[in-house]
This record gives sequence, C-alpha cells and structure tokens, in this order.
Amino acid sequence: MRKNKNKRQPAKRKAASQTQNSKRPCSDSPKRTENPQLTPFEIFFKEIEKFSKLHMKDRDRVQEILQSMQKAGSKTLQVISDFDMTLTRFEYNGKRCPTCHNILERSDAISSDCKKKLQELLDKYYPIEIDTKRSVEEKMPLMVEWWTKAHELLVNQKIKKDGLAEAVKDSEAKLRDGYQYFFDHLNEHSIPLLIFSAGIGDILEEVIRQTEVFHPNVKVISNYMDFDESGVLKAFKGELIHIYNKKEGALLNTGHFQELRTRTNVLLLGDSLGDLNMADGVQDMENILKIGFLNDKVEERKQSYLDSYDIVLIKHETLGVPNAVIRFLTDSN
Ligand SMILES: Nc1ccn([C@@H]2O[C@H](COP(=O)(O)O)[C@@H](O)[C@H]2O)c(=O)n1
Repeated sequence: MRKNKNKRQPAKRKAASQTQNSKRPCSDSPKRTENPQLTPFEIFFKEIEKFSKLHMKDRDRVQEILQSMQKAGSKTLQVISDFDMTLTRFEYNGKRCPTCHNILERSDAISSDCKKKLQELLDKYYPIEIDTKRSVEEKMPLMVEWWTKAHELLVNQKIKKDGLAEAVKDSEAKLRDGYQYFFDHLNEHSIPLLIFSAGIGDILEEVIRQTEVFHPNVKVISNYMDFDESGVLKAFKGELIHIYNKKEGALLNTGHFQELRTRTNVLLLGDSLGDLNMADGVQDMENILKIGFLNDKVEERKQSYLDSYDIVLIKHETLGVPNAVIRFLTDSN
C-alpha cells in the first residue's frame, strides 16, 4: 500500500489534494478560524459549505441534528463507517482504487487464471450492485452469489496468512486525505469507531495497521478469513456480510452495541444505500447524522442519496467534511 504520508509530508499532501479540486480552499484536517461575529454553527456551515461537492437536501435538518448532538456532548457519540470507497479513495489520478477484495485478487497470491475469473465476476456483478433500476430485493441473491463465488475462488488459491501484509503493501489502496486527523482525533477523544465492511476484515485491518491508525477505539465487523494450522486459507468465518445485509450483520453484534449503549448519537459514513443499515443495532438511538459519498453513476443515483443521506459528497475524495463534523462536536464540549 502506498501510504498517503499526510503527517510526515504536508507539502506533498497539499499538492495531491489540490489536483483533485483546485477550487477547494478547505483543509482536510480542519483548523479553527476564530471570528467573534459568527456563532459556532455559522462557522461550521461556512467551513463545510466551502466544499463545492457537498449537497444537502435539508440544511435546517442537518443543523437540528447537530444541535442535539452538540448539546448531548461527545461522550454520547459513536462513529460507524463503511470502509471500501468511504474511508478509502474511489479514484486517484483518474484511476480506480482497489477494494479489500481487489487488493487480494490483484496480488501475487492469486494465479493469473483465477485473477481472470475474479475480474469476470467483478465485471458482471458490480454493475448490478450500483444499478438503480433493480430493487434491493432483486439484487440481494445476486450479491450473495458474487461474494460466495469470489470467496470460493479465493479459498481454492490456498492463500497464506503471512502473505497478506505484502499484498497490502504492494497495493494501490489509499485512505482518503484527512484520514490521520479522522482516526487520531476520534481516538484522542475516546470516541468509538466501528468500521462495518462487506470487504475482507484481515485485509482491512492490515490497511489501517500499515497506515498506523489502528487505534484501540477501532472495532471492525467484516468477513474474516479462517486459516488452518499451517496458516493456509481454508474458509471464511461466520455469516457472510455483503453490501445489502448490514442490518443482519448489525443485529448479530448486539454485544458491541450493548457496550456502547450510552453512546446514543451516531455519525454514520457510507457510500452505498446498504450502508444506511449499519446503525440498526444501536440501542436507544437519539440522533444520527448520515454522510454519504456518491462516487459512481452520479446522475442516476443523486436523488436517492439526497433522500437518504443528510449530507452527500459527490465525487469528493477527502474526509474533510466528516472531520469538520467531528471537530465541531468535540470542540463544543
Ligand atoms: N468480490 C468482491 C465483492 C465485493 N467487492 C466490493 O467490496 C465492497 C464492499 O465493501 P464495503 O467496505 O464497502 O462494505 C463493495 O463495494 C463491492 O463492490 C469487490 O470488490 N469484490
């Protein structure tokens, strides 16, 4: 994985984010801009509305939610986020970035024949995943089919556990700019971050480990690999999580949500309509602010995203907006 060395090379990071959106003056790791004439809300909205790719169907509703969350304090906050194409970039320099599955599928651990088959599956099923003309009910069995076939192919490759770190190291995966602030700030404020992914947990963990942001406040729910005693992949563990059954996944993890029962305010980040169910296990939820990244098939999907997410970021590659929300909620304590 080519690290976005944000912390160590600020000049380089600036250059990279300027290429994505040269008009955007905002930083991905927001800094306080003092202005005694403005209320904290005005400052907050001024900050996020600088992001030209940000859309809100109901700005007042966003303000209302934030007001309640702010009043309750950051001790009541938990963050629930999808991983692929939400915490990671969708595109870099005009090229698609890999998902967890892609990282493994494109690695040296996989034979060229198997790579071809996995690519055929992606070509067949990804258009179905993002097809607006099919209902979720219609897509569900097809998504199960995709994940099951892909996992079977992977298991047949006899992948070694000790090769995973290398696969991630060699990959083109990238966390979105602003990730350092996102992970570090949540940890510093002891705000739990649940990463809920239909990707591959072992790969996901390796990505955040190699970027040095796998802090103790992070919990991952995902598809985990099962290795035999010699470290060879023999199966995937537990119930399959695919893009449209995160509700079931959430309900299987009641223990986690029970531990966080005093955290009744949720910031949810996702890139698909299936991600909206990630918070279904939260107990006694009071407020939820949903931020959606709309990366692909923008025109067809824009309205449904605006109807479902409070804030929609269209073809936007940074964590600047979630960071501004987190800063706002932690600063106001
Ligand atoms: N064989 C597969 C199966 C799924 N994907 C993609 O993974 C993404 C799911 O992960 P989340 O972290 O977003 O829940 C999903 O968007 C699929 O397109 C894949 O690349 N290969």
